Amino acid sequence: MEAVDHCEAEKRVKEFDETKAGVKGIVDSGATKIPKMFIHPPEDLLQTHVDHDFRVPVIDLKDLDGSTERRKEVINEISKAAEEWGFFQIVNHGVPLHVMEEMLKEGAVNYFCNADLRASTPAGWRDSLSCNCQSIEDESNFQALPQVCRREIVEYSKHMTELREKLSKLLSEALGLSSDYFSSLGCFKLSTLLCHYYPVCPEPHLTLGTRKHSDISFLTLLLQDSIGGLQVLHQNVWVDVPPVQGALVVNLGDLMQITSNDKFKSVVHKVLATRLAEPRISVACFFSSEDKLKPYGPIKELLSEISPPIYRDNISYEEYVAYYRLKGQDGNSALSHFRLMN
Ligand SMILES: O=C(O)CCC(=O)C(=O)O
Ligand SMILES: [Fe+2]
Repeated sequence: MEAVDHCEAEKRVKEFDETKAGVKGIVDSGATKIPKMFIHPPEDLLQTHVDHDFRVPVIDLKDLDGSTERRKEVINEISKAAEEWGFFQIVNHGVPLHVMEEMLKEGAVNYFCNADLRASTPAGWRDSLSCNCQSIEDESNFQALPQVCRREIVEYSKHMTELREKLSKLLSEALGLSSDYFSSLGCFKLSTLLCHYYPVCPEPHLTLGTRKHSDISFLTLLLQDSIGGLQVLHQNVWVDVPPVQGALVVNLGDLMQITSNDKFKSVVHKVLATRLAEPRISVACFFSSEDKLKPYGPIKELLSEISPPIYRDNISYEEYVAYYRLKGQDGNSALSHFRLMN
């Protein structure tokens, strides 16, 4: 029976995918009920633990290099936020507001796939588009981008590369390492853009925009519009990550938690299905190692007798991704699989 159901589900997913109209297409057709493949189990939909007192830290990078004291102050704030939250917002980061706004505006046009379309798991109420930033630096690949948003994507990804350099230094220093540490490890070398479009949902209580997960990356920079819906799990309660104009959300991924030997946290987050009258748009930029086979583990300089390694030292991006996918996005972290048995 289950096999028959699975076959049926797979067929539906395939049919939906082949329409190429995405979730937006379902909404545009005037549907008032959402298809079964988008319905999430009740335990993932309960919103009993939302806390409105916690505030995701917002860190101002203004005058970062104005003086040594100022830089220290910012690094302390980053270090605290990375340890306690794994999630924070940054303002005055140097990416011009118009570049961010154009990226969000142009984005609406061309979303076509849904990264979690699979028969076995409910899909998110969203369409997504992904591209590898390195490849678009090359003019010939650049042609592969949808023309309507080509200019915006290229412009935005240039700024992401600049900001990556800044954050790479700050995060190294926040761990007490030399500022070029992460850069020399090549941790942020590869950047992938994932643009999400969350259409308004007729039954938002039955689905999620993005189900709970932690990112695999070393670092994720997220641009969100003013709609809201992103939540992060902090001290076991869901906390809103409110839209702040001009801000970017910084979110540390599983590989950062491994290399920092659990000092910095990769936290679980999710996006509620859009309830308001307007669709939500966000753009995530994931930074990870270009060399998918390079072994990573806890940074030696952070280890001592009282702080022994928590993970093995030969985890490649490829291996991590393979396990993450195999495990499925059940909301539990893939990290525990890579912990050393002490
Ligand atoms: O859309 C968002 O705000 C978050 C998306 C996200 O978590 C992801 O792409 O990993
Ligand atoms: Fe994420």
